[in-house]
Amino acid sequence: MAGFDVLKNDLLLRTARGERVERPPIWVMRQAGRYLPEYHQAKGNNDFFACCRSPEIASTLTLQPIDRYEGLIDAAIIFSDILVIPQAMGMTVEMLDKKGPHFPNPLQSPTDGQYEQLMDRKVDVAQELDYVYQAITMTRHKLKGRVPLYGFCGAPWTLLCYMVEGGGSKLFVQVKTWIYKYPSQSKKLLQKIAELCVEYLALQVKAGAQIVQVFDSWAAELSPASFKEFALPYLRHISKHLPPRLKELRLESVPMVVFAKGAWYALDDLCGSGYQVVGLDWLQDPAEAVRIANGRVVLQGNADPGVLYGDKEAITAVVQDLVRGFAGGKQGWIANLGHGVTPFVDPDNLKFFFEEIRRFTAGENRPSTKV
Ligand SMILES: Cc1c2[nH]c(c1CCC(=O)O)Cc1[nH]c(c(CCC(=O)O)c1C)Cc1[nH]c(c(CCC(=O)O)c1C)Cc1[nH]c(c(C)c1CCC(=O)O)C2
Repeated sequence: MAGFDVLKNDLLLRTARGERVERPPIWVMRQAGRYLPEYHQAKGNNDFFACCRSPEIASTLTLQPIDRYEGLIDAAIIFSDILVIPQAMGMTVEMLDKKGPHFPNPLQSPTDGQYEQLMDRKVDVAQELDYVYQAITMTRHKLKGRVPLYGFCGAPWTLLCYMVEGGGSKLFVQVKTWIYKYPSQSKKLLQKIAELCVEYLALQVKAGAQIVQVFDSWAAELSPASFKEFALPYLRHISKHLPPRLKELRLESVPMVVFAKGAWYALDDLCGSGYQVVGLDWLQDPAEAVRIANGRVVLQGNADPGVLYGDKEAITAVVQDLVRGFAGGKQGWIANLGHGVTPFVDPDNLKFFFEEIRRFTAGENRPSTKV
């Protein structure tokens, strides 16, 4: 990509490609966010989605953890949200203080006009989400090659959940009604979302994203059989169609990461789903995951984010366990939490987490398995 500084720390990209590396790279999901005092300062009174839409603010927020933990983390992730796709599809999404995302008009039933309208509408992902690409390009310039930049999107199943539930949910009454009462209409919509995800990720790469992650945050709501029917095919659609789309755009391929939270039951399938990296949440035992993956993919994860509420002894113990579980870092491993950093975490505890990963993976603990 013309005009960007040469990447000085390519450890994470080499790891994601399955190469031998000197130590496992580290970053954490939601590393830019509410636990950081500088996040609140830069966000000010701006609405959450207004921050996403401002390339200046979004790039500033993206860089905050990189500056704060300079030299300790090996990747940035663009500040945005998975719900920008439903917005691009014409749905209104608000971020309510302390409550999370809210759709004032969620999809009701495939038998009403709203579904037809949504399915018929042609979505111009290039135009609708131009602000994300601008934020990515600006962030790449500001990063000056310090670390690579992740782009991301929500997975079709998780986005469907939000679009019909209208926000977070406990019982998932609406989305379960959709998939079990109207499976074919649900699948048509999932397919449409998957196609938008491909184009959206391709344009993020064009703008400067160097690795991409697909978040299937509600995978735990599905049974193994329903995951195979309503989530996996659409995750596969993305991993199958993104590389040729990049080729068409004359862009180099980038590593793809899938993070299906709670889908420990589907790890074997995920390892064969066309992604080079599989993210793990903390319900998964690392050693067991390494055994199942059997060198097919690089693994990313998976400390319980809750340990950051604990003291240093607790963090050290979790890191030691983690490093041991991932065979001392000898397998392809990207160190991370098992989900995003949560509010009220002391930023110094996260720093200590990073330092401990470094300490226990220094020296001869080198990932040595070629994937
Ligand atoms: C499910 C999901 C969403 N958004 C996202 C997911 C997938 C990851 C996951 O499973 O957590 C993805 C996301 N959201 C955000 C990022 C930024 C990049 C990063 O990881 O640092 C990423 C990668 C910023 C954010 N997205 C959100 C915030 C907090 C906004 C604020 O109150 O200031 C941030 C920094 C808001 C958000 N956005 C979403 C929810 C449920 C919430 C409310 C919960 C919460 O506040 O933690 C939807």
